[in-house]
Amino acid sequence: SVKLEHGAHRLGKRTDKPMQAWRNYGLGQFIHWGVYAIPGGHWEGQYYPGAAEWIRSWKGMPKDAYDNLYKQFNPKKFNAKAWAKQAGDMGAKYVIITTKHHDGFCLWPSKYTDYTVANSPYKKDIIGQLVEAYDAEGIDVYLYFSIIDWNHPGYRSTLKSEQDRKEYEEFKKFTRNQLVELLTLYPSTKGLWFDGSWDKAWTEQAEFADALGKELREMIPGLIIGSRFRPDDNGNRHFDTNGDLIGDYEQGWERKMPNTIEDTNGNDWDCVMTVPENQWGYHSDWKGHVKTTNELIEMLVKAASLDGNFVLNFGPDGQGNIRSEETRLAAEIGEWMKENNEAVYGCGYLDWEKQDWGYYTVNRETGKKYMTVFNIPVSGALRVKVPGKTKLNKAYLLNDPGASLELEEIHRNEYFIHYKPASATDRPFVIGVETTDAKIEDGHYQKAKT
Ligand SMILES: Cc1ccc([C@@H]2N[C@@H](C)[C@@H](O)[C@H]2O)cc1
Repeated sequence: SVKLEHGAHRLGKRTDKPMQAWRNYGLGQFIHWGVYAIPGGHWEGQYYPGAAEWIRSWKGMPKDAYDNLYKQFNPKKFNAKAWAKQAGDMGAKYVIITTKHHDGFCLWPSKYTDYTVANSPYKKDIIGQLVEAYDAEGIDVYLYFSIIDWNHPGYRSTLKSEQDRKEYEEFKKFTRNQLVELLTLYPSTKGLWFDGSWDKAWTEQAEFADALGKELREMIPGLIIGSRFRPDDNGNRHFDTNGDLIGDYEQGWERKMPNTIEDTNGNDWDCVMTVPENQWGYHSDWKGHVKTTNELIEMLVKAASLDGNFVLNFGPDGQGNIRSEETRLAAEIGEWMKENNEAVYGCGYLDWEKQDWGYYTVNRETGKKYMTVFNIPVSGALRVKVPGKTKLNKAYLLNDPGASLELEEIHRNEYFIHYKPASATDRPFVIGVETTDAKIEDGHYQKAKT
């Protein structure tokens, strides 16, 4: 490997308490909210086909018209406690909130720019209200921060001239000041979720970004920062020149998921996911496929089965309402989580051969194993292949632990669990399984001599 000053500073998974808590979240909520929620994907009767929070970049949206929208920002329906309660009822254990998206509008009263909620008709600190409400709900708060800031005069995507470099130095100071300001104002923050760090200008700032990361981590012990924040000596983000993860977990799974444990490179990771195909901010007219409750529950369980967290995005509208589609999803996911969260919270990858009926998860503390079934085989026979000397002793419905399901040993290490729901079920269900591991090497269990 090559010598790097600003590559990965730590190899392997963090094992400290804050990171163990992060690893065990299972389900998170993303909130994308800002002045882009006012146009909601339309301008002067034109439909913007892109992601609503990117409407400023659209040729159909005059820049000065967008940049004056904040003068209308007055979300009278905003109720931080209601949002936090809804997220708690859904079963979210953490929330990632946009403090500032690429447009540069700050949902907190930053003293480093006038382009903030303090100078809107709404005036009040939105981030402060959300941090307080989610903390009170017992949901850990993470702050999304976009390095890209189209509003700041010193922002550049590339550095082409000495003037660019001079102005970018101001931008770097501004960026550092805002991040220190956020952690000072909201010290209960557990981590920062960076975005908009792909610009070449930023990926040339290895030394600055490394120092900034160290400064921020010193402000809040245990602070969690993913792989999207800083470049290494050669401009590589996520993985440094030696292929080592830069940051505490991999942030490469945006609107997509790994399919195997190998895809995760053995790293912690989160998947951030939109309800429509590609809308983070509020778009009043969702087109195309809108994910169903069952699709989202499958993604959630699949993430846990591969040692990741699943973060579902909500895009409140310009008045501060959570739209009806998201409210319904939150309620239905919450209903399922109330009954089945034991198979998700604190659970991760079990190295049993994946089967078509769904996903295995195992609780990291208790070792309890779960099968979440999404595809009931017409045979009603759920195949289970166990490794090594493992013996399957019992299978039971999570919501009926007293009644054992019928087990058939097909041959060594392979079983059928014979089960078909009596009535048609329209939701996945969880089967708990109990095993004994007759492992010769650990000496506790000796295979009977025959
Ligand atoms: C090409 C592209 C740029 C930025 C994004 C931002 N990352 C997501 C988490 C949203 O914030 C989206 O605006 C998505 C795609």
